Amino acid sequence: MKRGHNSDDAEGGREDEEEKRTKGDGPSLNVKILNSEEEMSNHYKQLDLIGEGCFGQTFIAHPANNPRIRFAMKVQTKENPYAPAAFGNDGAYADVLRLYREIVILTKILPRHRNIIQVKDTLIGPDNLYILTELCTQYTLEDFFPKADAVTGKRIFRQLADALLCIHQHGVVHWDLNLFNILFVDENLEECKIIDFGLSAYHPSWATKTNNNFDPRAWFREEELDLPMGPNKSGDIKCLGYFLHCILAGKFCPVMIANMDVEMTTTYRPRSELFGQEAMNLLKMIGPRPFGPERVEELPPIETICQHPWLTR
Ligand SMILES: Nc1ncnc2c1ncn2[C@@H]1O[C@H](COP(=O)(O)OP(=O)(O)OP(=O)(O)O)[C@@H](O)[C@H]1O
Repeated sequence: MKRGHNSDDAEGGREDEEEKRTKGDGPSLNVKILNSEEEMSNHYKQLDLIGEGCFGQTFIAHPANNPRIRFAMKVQTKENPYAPAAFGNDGAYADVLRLYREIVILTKILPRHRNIIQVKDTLIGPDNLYILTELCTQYTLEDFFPKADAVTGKRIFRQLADALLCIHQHGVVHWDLNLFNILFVDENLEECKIIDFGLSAYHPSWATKTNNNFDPRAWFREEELDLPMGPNKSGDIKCLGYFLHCILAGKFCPVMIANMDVEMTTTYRPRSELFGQEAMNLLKMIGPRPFGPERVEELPPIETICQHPWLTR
C-alpha cells in the first residue's frame, strides 16, 4: 500500500521529498486489497474464534493453499462504532489512523524481535481489515506465575524487558501491557510474545534507534505525530514492575486490595528465599507499592532495568 497514489510519470526529473511522497515514490507496505470480503477465502480460510477485543475479533486461520500452517487473524471493522471513546474514537479517521499506526509500528518501526508478535500479512477489504500474525497459544502470563522459579522467572522477565527495550528504543510506547497481551509460544511456557499494539503510541523524539532508516515524516503527517495525552514510557515500566512482583510472588496479584501493605507481605509476598536479593533489589526499583517507588517519575528507564545485575548475571 502506498500512502500517496501510484505514479509512473517520474520522467527521471528531480523531485523534492514532498513530491516524491505524493507521487507514490514513498515507502510501501505489503497490503493485499480485496474487492469484496468474499475474496478473503482465496487467501485465507477462517477457523475458530480465539479472542474478542474492543476493536474486533481474532480467529485461527490458514493460507488457502496450505492447511498445515496456522496464523492468528485479527479482523477489524474499519469503522467501529463500539470502540470506546476513551481510546480516541472521535470518528472514522481516528479509528483508521489507529489501525494504520498499529501496522506501521509492527512492520516498519520495530525490527523483528523474538518476543514481539510478528505480522505475516495484512489485507484490506471494503469493510474489514485483516492482520495475520504468528499464532501463539492461549497461555498468558497469568498461567505462568505459578510455574515461575529462579530460572524460569528470570528467563521470562528478561524476555519481557528485552522486548520492551526494543520497543522504547524505537520510539514506541506499548501502553496496554497486561497479562492477556503476553502470550506463550507453546505449552512449555519458555518463550513469550507481546501482542496487541492497538493502543500504542509512536513519537520520533522518543527514539534512540531507527529500524531500516524509518522516516517518520514519510509515514505520518505532522499532526499525526502530535504526542497524544497519556502514553509514556513510565506507564509501560510500571506494568513491567507489576509483572515482576507477580513472578516473584508466584501468583496473580491484584492491583488494588484492602490492607495492601499487609497482604503484600503475606498472601502476595515475593519469595526472596527463591529469587535472591538482586531480584528483590529490582523489585524495589520498579515494583508496585509497598516495594517500589512512590512516584511514577522515580521509575528507571528500560535501559537501566536491562542492565540490572539480576538480569545480566
Ligand atoms: N497471535 C496470537 N496468537 C494467539 N491468540 C491471539 C493472538 N493475537 C490475539 N490473540 C487472541 O485474541 C485476543 C484479542 O486480541 P488482541 O488483544 O490483539 O485484540 P484487540 O481487539 O486489540 O483486543 P483488546 O480489546 O483486548 O485490546 C487475545 O487476547 C488473544 O486471546
